[in-house]
Amino acid sequence: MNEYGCNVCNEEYSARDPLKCPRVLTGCGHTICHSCAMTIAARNISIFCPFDRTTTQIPGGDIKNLKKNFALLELLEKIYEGIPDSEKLIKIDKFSKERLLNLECDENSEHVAVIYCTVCDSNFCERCSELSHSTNVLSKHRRVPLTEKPAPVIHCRLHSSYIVEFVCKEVSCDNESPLMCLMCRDYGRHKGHCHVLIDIEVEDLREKVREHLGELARQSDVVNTALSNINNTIHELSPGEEDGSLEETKQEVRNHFQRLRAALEREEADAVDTVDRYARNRIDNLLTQKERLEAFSTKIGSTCVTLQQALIMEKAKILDRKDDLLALAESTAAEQTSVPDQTQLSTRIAFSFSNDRKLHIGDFIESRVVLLGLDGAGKTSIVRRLKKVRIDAVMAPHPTSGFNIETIHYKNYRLNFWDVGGLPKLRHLWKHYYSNAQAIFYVIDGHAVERFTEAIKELNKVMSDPLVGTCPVFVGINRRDGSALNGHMDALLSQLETLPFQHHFHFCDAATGSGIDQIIDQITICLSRLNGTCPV
Ligand SMILES: Nc1nc2c(ncn2[C@@H]2O[C@H](COP(=O)(O)OP(=O)(O)OP(=O)(O)O)[C@@H](O)[C@H]2O)c(=O)[nH]1
Ligand SMILES: [Mg+2]
Repeated sequence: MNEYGCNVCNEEYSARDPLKCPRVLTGCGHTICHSCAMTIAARNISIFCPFDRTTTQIPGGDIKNLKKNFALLELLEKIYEGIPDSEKLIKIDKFSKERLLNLECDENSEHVAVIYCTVCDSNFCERCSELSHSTNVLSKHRRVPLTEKPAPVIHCRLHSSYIVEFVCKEVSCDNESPLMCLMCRDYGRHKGHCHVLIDIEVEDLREKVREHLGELARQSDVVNTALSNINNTIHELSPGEEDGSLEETKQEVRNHFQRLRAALEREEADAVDTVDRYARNRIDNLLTQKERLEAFSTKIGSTCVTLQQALIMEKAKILDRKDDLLALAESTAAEQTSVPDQTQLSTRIAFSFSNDRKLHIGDFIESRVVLLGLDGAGKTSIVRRLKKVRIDAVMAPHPTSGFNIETIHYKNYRLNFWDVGGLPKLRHLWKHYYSNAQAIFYVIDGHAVERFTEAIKELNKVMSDPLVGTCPVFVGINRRDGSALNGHMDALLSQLETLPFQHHFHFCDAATGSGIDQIIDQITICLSRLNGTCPV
């Protein structure tokens, strides 16, 4: 085994020959030469150590990135310094050309052959050449560098005592082999054929092969660069690579959420602070009110005491103080006191959030809901039901001639219901009502089977109007009071489904009130989602 050689190919390490540079397998610490590392690397990604099978990742997919064994290189350098100048060239370059041939040693196929034995007719690496020719007799074999191996002589197959010297170039020649000797040329099957010297032909061919090799080497460079780039990209995108682009991106994403969380925490603190300030203001107001009421209470108390004392005064005295007493009683009674009502003392703090996640405390959120639908569909009846007015099913129809507004409070919403008349002559006015609406509540009379088509047509007109925009549309099928018209209802529902706009439909009954609260609930939920507010 070579003292300073690679334990795989047995060739000496070199600080000057890049292929013999000692590379450290960082997974286990063993050292092998650069060219062996290239040979045994698995797809340029990793190397299994030939001594202990430990895996070493190839950084960036390039063997050049494997650490050099600098201790060994320094040692080699010192040895090299100690070699006489005359031997240095030999030491460095002795068989570099032969190595380029990359032929196997006939003794050990893992070694690269550099020497040819003219007697054994075999190729050897330096070490195997020495070992196999160590006896007295064999050491006399003539051995030459592989590049000086004598070219083999080819004998003509037809005239075995003649050697092949020419190659036939006759286009129409149909002989089995283009190789010809003197006999073939002058007397044989190639007689009169155009021909060239075999060496010229071979050199021509070699030149072409060299050109191809050059082209392939350029292609190989391109492919290797591409492979190296792919490996770098894979490396960057692989999980766990601290400096990889995947980790960088993940970190940026984490930072983004970190910032969001920090912003959210600040907003939360602001919102909680707003609630605190609101409560403090209310307490301050109540304290002022309390102070005023306490002063008034004291005044009432002292007036009462004075008046009670007057009751037991002697007649002359009470008459004497008549004016004072009455004036005191009247002035105390006349004092204006505002006593807080129940809503002012409510401890419930209504709040909502706007789109920018800001907290708003106090007032109800005002929203306009426009009720539309054919005349007699039950709009006014629904609004009356919302206002908790009893609906008499046999009440004579009373068409709305313009519109009515009714307000109800639901959760943190003040909903203004615009009940618009549905008579045909009024329908062209609908757009003036829904243009500023936050929601549209379209009522269909569930019993008016003969008017379903008309109702859907009007609904379609409303929903196609650009003024409606993103305003949510709720369809209430009214009069679901038990006498269901199932067949017709299915037809109505399928007509509703064919509408090319998004809407929400529900069943309700103005006479019994069923389903109406649910629709109002859905409207406020939908408004909250659109406003970015939260129903309390
Ligand atoms: N049985 C029953 N009758 C209802 C119901 N809803 C409405 N009605 C009756 O239907 C008739 C018309 O109802 P309205 O509420 O006035 O209809 P409208 O949609 O306001 O009609 P216009 O104002 O003309 O657009 C009235 O006689 C109501 O009593 C219901 O759910 N059940
Ligand atoms: Mg009406």
